[in-house]
Amino acid sequence: MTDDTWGRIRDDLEKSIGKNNFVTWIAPLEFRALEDGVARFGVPTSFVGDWVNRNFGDKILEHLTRSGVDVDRLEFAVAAQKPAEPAPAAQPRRAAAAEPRDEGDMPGAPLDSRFTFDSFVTGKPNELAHAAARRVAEGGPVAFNPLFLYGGVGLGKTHLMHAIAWDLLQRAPEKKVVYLSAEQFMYRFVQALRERDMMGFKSLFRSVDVLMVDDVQFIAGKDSTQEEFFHTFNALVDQNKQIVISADRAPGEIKDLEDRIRSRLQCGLVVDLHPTDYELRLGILQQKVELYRMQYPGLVIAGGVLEFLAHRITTNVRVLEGALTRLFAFASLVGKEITLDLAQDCLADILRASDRKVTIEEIQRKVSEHYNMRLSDMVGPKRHRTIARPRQIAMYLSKQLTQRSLPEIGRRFGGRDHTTVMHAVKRIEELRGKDSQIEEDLELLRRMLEA
Ligand SMILES: Nc1ncnc2c1ncn2[C@@H]1O[C@H](COP(=O)(O)OP(=O)(O)OP(=O)(O)O)[C@@H](O)[C@H]1O
Repeated sequence: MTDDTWGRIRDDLEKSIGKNNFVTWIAPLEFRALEDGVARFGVPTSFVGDWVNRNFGDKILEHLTRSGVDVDRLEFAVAAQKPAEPAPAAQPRRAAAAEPRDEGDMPGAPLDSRFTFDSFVTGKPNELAHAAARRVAEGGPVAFNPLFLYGGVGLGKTHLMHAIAWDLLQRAPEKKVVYLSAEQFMYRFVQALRERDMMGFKSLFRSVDVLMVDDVQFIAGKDSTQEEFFHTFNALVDQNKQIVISADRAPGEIKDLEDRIRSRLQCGLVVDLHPTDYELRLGILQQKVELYRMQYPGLVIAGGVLEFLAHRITTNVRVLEGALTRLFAFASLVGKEITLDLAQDCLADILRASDRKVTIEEIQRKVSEHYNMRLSDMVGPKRHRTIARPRQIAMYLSKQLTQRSLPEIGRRFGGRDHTTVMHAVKRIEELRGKDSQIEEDLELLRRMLEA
């Protein structure tokens, strides 16, 4: 098929699906090739590819066949992303090996051009992580090495790491900044073992200026990868090269991680990305709306819709973004204003899932697992501190995370009086301020329960 044929088919498609749909969905497609009955297209995002495939795939196939093109399947692939901003000088550079290597041997993963500091919305829950990331991105000697970022799913760890890389590269394009997941690190390591090229692996990773490893919990329990990671880590720290690590929990909470690695990770600055609060979620939604407006000019979003979403979707930012994308795609498809009713209809499944209520039984189960005690002791009479304190924590969490009244909570804890629950809540509130272990435990439990 020639570009001309595709041009004609595009015109036909425009007539049959309408100008709005055409501009939004078909115009961004870039015809690449026709091979063995498969027509391949480049798309700006995987979302556009999925949407076009689901909603217009049959129509495109029908038009292609009608024009005499021998095709039975369509394929959509995301075009290689270029950073919109900053300028080309800031293209991610990967570590250069001591000996010349081809592109395939570069260790870093590509950076997402959307994940910059400009697009990162800050609020109370992430301000410390953001400030630390900014500091690393400024370059120069940093008092903390490594920077260890941790937090629950979809709270912006990867976003911040990419932002550091973009910023560093914009300031100093000659820097070898490498970002990769712990899984990719392991893959590289295993590959080097298989190809008997450990020298190459070592020199590759030890020649970087900044190393960022995402989701480091992945290497827990993988002994030889941990060992190699430890050596790479030490070699870079010894040369004063900055390391940034992320994980889904604090170093002390990662099971099956060697002690020497754990203590190394704790040596730098460990910062937590807390679950989002209402203001941060609203800020993120407002920022995303600004961006969508450029893509879908003319779309109107009624007052109160963003506030409603920020209030109801509390799981994580990825879900929040997904909800907004779907809302805009749907509204642009049907050419309607985004009202509260439309949002409720269109996002019914997401809203239902976000409504998941934590139960007192779940709290009791998680807390007893966490403190290694029997579930029956939650409701039993034992008063020893090792049992009474976790029980108080469970009561406190029941008050915080459920709508249950104090007497109701008391009843569920083996028929205790509401004053006992009240005392537990007060006691834990006091301890939170004084005992950082309790504060950490509470945060972890809350995160697990709300996941
Ligand atoms: N503060 C924020 N401002 C703007 N966007 C955000 C913010 N926090 C998260 N996001 C967006 O939410 C999505 C998920 O973020 P990210 O991938 O960084 O999460 P993560 O913490 O690495 O999660 P995971 O543990 O699943 O890897 C991304 O699209 C990111 O841009």
